[in-house]
Parts: sequence; C-alpha cells; structure tokens
Amino acid sequence: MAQVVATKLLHSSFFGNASIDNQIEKIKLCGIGENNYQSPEVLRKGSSSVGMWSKPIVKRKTKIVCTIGPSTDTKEMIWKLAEAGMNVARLNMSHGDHASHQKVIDLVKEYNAQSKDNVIAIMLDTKASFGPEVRSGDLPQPVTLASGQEFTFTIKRGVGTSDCVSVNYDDFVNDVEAGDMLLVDGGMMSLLVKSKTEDSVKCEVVDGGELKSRRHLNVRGKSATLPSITEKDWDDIKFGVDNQVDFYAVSFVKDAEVIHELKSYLKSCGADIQVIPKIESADSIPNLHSIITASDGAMVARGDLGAELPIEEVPLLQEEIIRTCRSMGKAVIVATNMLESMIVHPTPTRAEVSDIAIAVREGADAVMLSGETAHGKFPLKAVNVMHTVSLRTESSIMSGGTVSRLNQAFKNHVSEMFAYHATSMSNTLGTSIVVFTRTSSMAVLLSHYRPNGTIFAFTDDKRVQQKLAVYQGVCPIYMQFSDDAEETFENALVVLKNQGMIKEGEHVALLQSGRQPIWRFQSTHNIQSSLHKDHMTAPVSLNFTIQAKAYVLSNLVEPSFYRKTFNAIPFYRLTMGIAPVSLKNQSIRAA
Ligand SMILES: Nc1ncnc2c1ncn2[C@@H]1O[C@H](COP(=O)(O)OP(=O)(O)OP(=O)(O)O)[C@@H](O)[C@H]1O
Ligand SMILES: CC(=O)C(=O)O
Repeated sequence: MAQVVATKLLHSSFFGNASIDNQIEKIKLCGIGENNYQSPEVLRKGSSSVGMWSKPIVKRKTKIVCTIGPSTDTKEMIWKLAEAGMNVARLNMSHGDHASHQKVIDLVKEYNAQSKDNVIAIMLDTKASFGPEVRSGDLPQPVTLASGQEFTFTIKRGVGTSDCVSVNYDDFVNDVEAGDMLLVDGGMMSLLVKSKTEDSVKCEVVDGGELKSRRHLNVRGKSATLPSITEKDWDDIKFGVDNQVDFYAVSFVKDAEVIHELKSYLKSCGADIQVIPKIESADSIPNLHSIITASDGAMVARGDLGAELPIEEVPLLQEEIIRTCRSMGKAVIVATNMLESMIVHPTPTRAEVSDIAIAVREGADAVMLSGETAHGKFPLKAVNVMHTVSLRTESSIMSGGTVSRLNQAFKNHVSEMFAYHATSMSNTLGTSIVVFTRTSSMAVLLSHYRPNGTIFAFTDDKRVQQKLAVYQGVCPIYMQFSDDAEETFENALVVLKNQGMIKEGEHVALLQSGRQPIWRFQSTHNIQSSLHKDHMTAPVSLNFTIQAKAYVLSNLVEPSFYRKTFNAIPFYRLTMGIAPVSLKNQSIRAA
C-alpha cells in the first residue's frame, strides 16, 4: 500500500502541477515547436516521457483514418502511411471501382501480414447510393460558374456542357422547389433554384467557382427523399463481406431502420463487420440516439452536415454526437476538412490545427483525412501533423488519478465496474494497461474510461485486433494464448519489451476479465500491477472479496471508500496486487 501512496504523490505532481521545465520537455518530446519532420518509427511508436518509476512510452491515443485515393494507392504509400500513423484505411465507394479498391485492400492485408507490431483496419464507405447522395455527372472538363449566370441541372443521362449537367438522382426535380438554395461540394458554390420543368432545374449562380465531375449537391435545409438500399449498395456491401473489411461507413442514415437492415444481412452471412453511420443528414438529428444505439459508433460527417443544416450548427452537433457516442461506449470519428489546406500546401492553417485539438479534447476516438490523403500533394505531412497535434493535445488532458464519472447506466455490469477500477488503478500508479481479450469487449470498455496509459490489448483473433484499431488509446496486438495464464502474461510482456513498447523498470497493470473468460473461473476477475523488473523487495498484495450486490453499490462510491468498505464481504474475488516480474528468469510471481 505504501507503494501505491508514494506513486500517487509523484503522479499528481507530474500531471497536476507540471513545472515549466516539464512542460517544455513534453513539448519537445511531442515534436511541436521544433518544426521538424519526425521519423516514421518515432511517430508511430511514440516518445518516451517522464513517468513513474521509469519512463513509459507515450503513444498517440487518438486514431487516424486516411482516405486512400490516387495520391496513396501504391504499395510504397500504404507502407509509408502506416508507418507515419494511419490506423484505418478508408475506401470511398463513390470513387474508383471494385478493381482499384481490391488492389488497396490486398496491399493493406499484405502490410498487416508482415507487420509485427502494427495493424491497419479497412473501412469501406458505402457512400455511392446508400442514402440520397446526389451528385452532378461527369464533365469533359471543369466548368467555371460566374455569379449571376444561369445554369441547369437535368435528370437526363450523359449531359455535361458549359451550361447544363446531369444529376444522378431521378427524384431531384421533385425534391427541389423554386427558391431553394442548391449547394455544390458542401457549399463551395451555391445556386438559387429559379424554375423547373419535367426533367430539369434552372438555377442562377449565387457563389460561383469551378464545377468538376461528380460533385455533391445538397438543398440547404432539406434531405432528399430516402431511397432504400440500392443494387449498387448491396454490390458494395457484398464486396466488403467477401473481402472481410472491418467497418462500413454508412452515408445519409436518417433512422435506425437501415442499420437494422444492414446488421441483419451481415448476421445472415456470418460477417463480423462494424457499422458506423455517417451523421450528415438533417433528418438524422432527431433520431441520433436510436441510430447510435443500433450501431457500433458514428462518424461526424461535417461536409454534408454543414450543407444540409446551417453551418454554425456543425460544431454544436459535433459535440453532441461525440458526447452521445461516449456515453454509450461507441467509437466516434470526426471527419472532413480537418487539414483541407494541406491538399495543396505543406503546412496547415492554425485554425485547422485547433480543429484537430478540439476533436481530441472532445473525446473523439479518431480523426479523419479525406482529400488530404486521397488526392492531396502532402499526404504524409498531413498524417504527421495529425499525429503531433493529437499527441500534444492528449498530453495536456491527462486526468491524473481520477477517472471521469461517465454515464451511470454504463457502469451497471461487473465488467464495466472492473474496467472502471482498473483505469483508476493504472492512473494512480501511472502505468500502461495490458489486457487479454478474445472478443474485444474489455479493451473497448477500458477505452471508454480513457485511462492515461496505453491499453495494450492482446488478442488471439486477427479480426478483433483490426476492429480495435479505431478505439482511442488501444494498441491492439495479435498473439497466441497458451492454456497457462501466467505464461501468457509473461509472453505478452516479452513482446512489449522486444517491440520497444515498454522498458525495464516500467510498471504495467495486467488485466484479464471481460464477457468471455479466458483463464478465470466464472465470476472471478483479476487486476494486478507488475513491476517490469525484479527490483521490488517487498511485494504488497491487496485482496478484496466482495459481494455481487456490492458491485452495484460501488457504482456510487469512490474507489478508496469501496476498498475499505467491502473488504470483508465474501463472494466475488477481486485481487489488486503488486507482483514482481523478472524478465531475466522469465517468470512472473504473483504476490
Ligand atoms: N478511390 C478514389 N479514386 C479516385 N479519386 C478518389 C478516390 N477516393 C477519393 N478520391 C478523390 O478524393 C476526393 C476526396 O475524397 P472524399 O472521400 O472526401 O470524397 P468526396 O466525394 O469529396 O466526399 P465524401 O467524403 O463526402 O464522399 C474525392 O472528391 C475524389 O476526388
Ligand atoms: C465524410 C463525409 O461524407 C462528409 O463529411 O460529408
């Protein structure tokens, strides 16, 4: 116990009252202010930082989603993006074809197969026609639209002239009225609807610009009539199932129905693919809660959201969507325009840097790059900026020993309680957490509580490893488990040490629990804190035996109170101990 108290003091003095010197040291470690391009190895693995007994590795917690396109669809670029910090590769089905996406999927799988300590998940964005994605048609060359000029959209196929272009949606003429404001490319250009005929909509250009092929069209304040899932969508979904992608990003979801439909299809074909609705439609906002409840997370798709709704609503909705996902323990991704200027410039605007920092502070699991990596000039620099800004921001929001009180409803299960207390313990001790999971559930729960240290999630299932790639703070690692828990713990520590993820003298909290027990008997859970070097002379062990009812009660009380109060009540067994580990003789001795 003396050890725990001592660490707590050290810990709070670092995170709570960091000296100017410490702050400057941290800033240097994060690379901000030095204006230097960091090596991919340092970028991905993280930097050493001041910690407790030793210096734990500080890894970036917020994940990075990169859209793959013409700038990045080669083996060389996929490798470089992965080493620079990409965690999820996104394929936008609105562009390219199955053959080009297949090539990227194969490259990502090739990367994963040869990588010892990194994994890239694949997200298929079923954008094409899942919802009312209205786009203008192909043009032989870009058309310049000047304010005041007349321009026509038609539902006739194959039209692409300087004053008229096709739209891909037959009900377009029915959905718009004279007086509506049409937004092109999320508002880059706007046109006022003047009149319509049976097959065409005549407009006057309000804000002009350069109209290119296949641009988004939105009507300000309106959602288009929702078509059901089309043939093209099913084709893309099947393509995703055949290729065992990890996530679907589903466009223009307006209610939970489409999610249920997709989930039941996936169940019928035995596909374990996470469904992430893109919140981008005005109609989705009243149904936010039910949509996210039915899904595995959500994406704040700010491009279309800011076109369908007044642009000033976007930051508020971003906050609300993140908060809703966080309260349910679901993954949330913030997308679009995050480093837009880096499509053509090598450095970001200060506003873009702040935008990333805000998403990180609000608690996003991941931030996304679109055109920046798909067709930009500086895709690697954009990932570099996202990495350093996220890491720096994260270092300023470490919570010390306390775990924020999250949605009460979330902490009503033993596993949730366990994740909560494991987080509290690792924060107090200033350690990383090593968790063993077959289903991902305990790693996801830990991520939900946002521990200060990295969550090293060991799994013996590659699908689970890939799925975990999007969750904040989780470093997923594939490893075969042995029948012997102690041997598996030991193997995991050796892997971490060999990969340079933990160091001699560093403490880690070992945790095994979750909905599918690995080595534990039903209803027993185990957290232990290990010293990663045989230099602790007097191991201290705290054993608590508590009642099932007590778990529910302890939701309401602070951990310290809970420790004192439930010490003597028998039933479940929760072990918190300090156990010395020696890497030299490869043995772990439980205290
Ligand atoms: N697979 C691809 N093949 C060719 N170009 C692509 C591909 N993916 C993306 N792009 C290009 O990168 C741009 C940005 O990608 P993004 O995924 O943001 O698509 P978008 O159509 O602009 O918008 P949204 O994200 O709403 O679908 C696209 O407009 C397109 O020009
Ligand atoms: C990502 C996306 O589709 C949007 O922002 O509209």
